[in-house]
Amino acid sequence: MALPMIYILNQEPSVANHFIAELRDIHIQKDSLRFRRNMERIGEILAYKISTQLNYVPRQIRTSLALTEEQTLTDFPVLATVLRAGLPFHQGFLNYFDQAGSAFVAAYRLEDSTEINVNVDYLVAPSLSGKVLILVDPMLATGKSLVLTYKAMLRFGEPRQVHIASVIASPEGVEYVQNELPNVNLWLGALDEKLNERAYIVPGLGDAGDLAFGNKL
Ligand SMILES: O=P(O)(O)OC[C@H]1O[C@H](OP(=O)(O)OP(=O)(O)O)[C@H](O)[C@@H]1O
Ligand SMILES: O=c1cc[nH]c(=O)[nH]1
Ligand SMILES: [Mg+2]
Repeated sequence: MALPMIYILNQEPSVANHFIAELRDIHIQKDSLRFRRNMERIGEILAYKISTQLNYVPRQIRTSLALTEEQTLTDFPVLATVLRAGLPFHQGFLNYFDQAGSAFVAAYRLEDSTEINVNVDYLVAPSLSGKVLILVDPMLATGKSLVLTYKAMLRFGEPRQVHIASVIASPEGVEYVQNELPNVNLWLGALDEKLNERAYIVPGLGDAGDLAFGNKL
């Protein structure tokens, strides 16, 4: 697969579509434990898909019967997550990339009548120099949270390869990210129809942070 690229999970039939359907369903969404677990499951599946693009080295393994060789991942990526909604999705990535370093960003959307602005308040990360960086955020709406997060993270070094993973994206957000970050690979659960006037994704699933962790005051 040539990089940079865009991959959309629900364009092929798999059990992942069942998980995405449950994430969207207003009745099943009431079960926040199931909502978080489905976010995590999509994280696990996209982590597996991204893992097909990473580098492996052969390693000799001794079983109880013989020596054998397997291709093993030595170059663990750095996983960067946008709080809060990103947490269960991040956990899914961490389940597969278990030795990855993690970065956390507190970014939230400030809504007013005309536009969405994003505040990036808190940022902690390991060195990104020469690393594969996977930015994970379940909702790619306007794309501003992810683009500002990426730009803010560059103070920790220049990654050699960057992937963005989202569960649901809007066409407007994808276009914005591709214009601002042309070398970034996109891995999506679903690419939806549009943004509404409040910059929510339609059909989308609603407010991912609230569904995972409860309504804000
Ligand atoms: O593409 P954008 O228009 O920037 O919107 C996407 C952002 O919105 C959500 O977070 P939100 O601001 O709702 O915070 P939360 O996780 O605390 O709910 C989501 O997790 C993204 O970070
Ligand atoms: O549709 C959207 C847009 C931003 N954040 C969400 O949680 N949902
Ligand atoms: Mg939210």
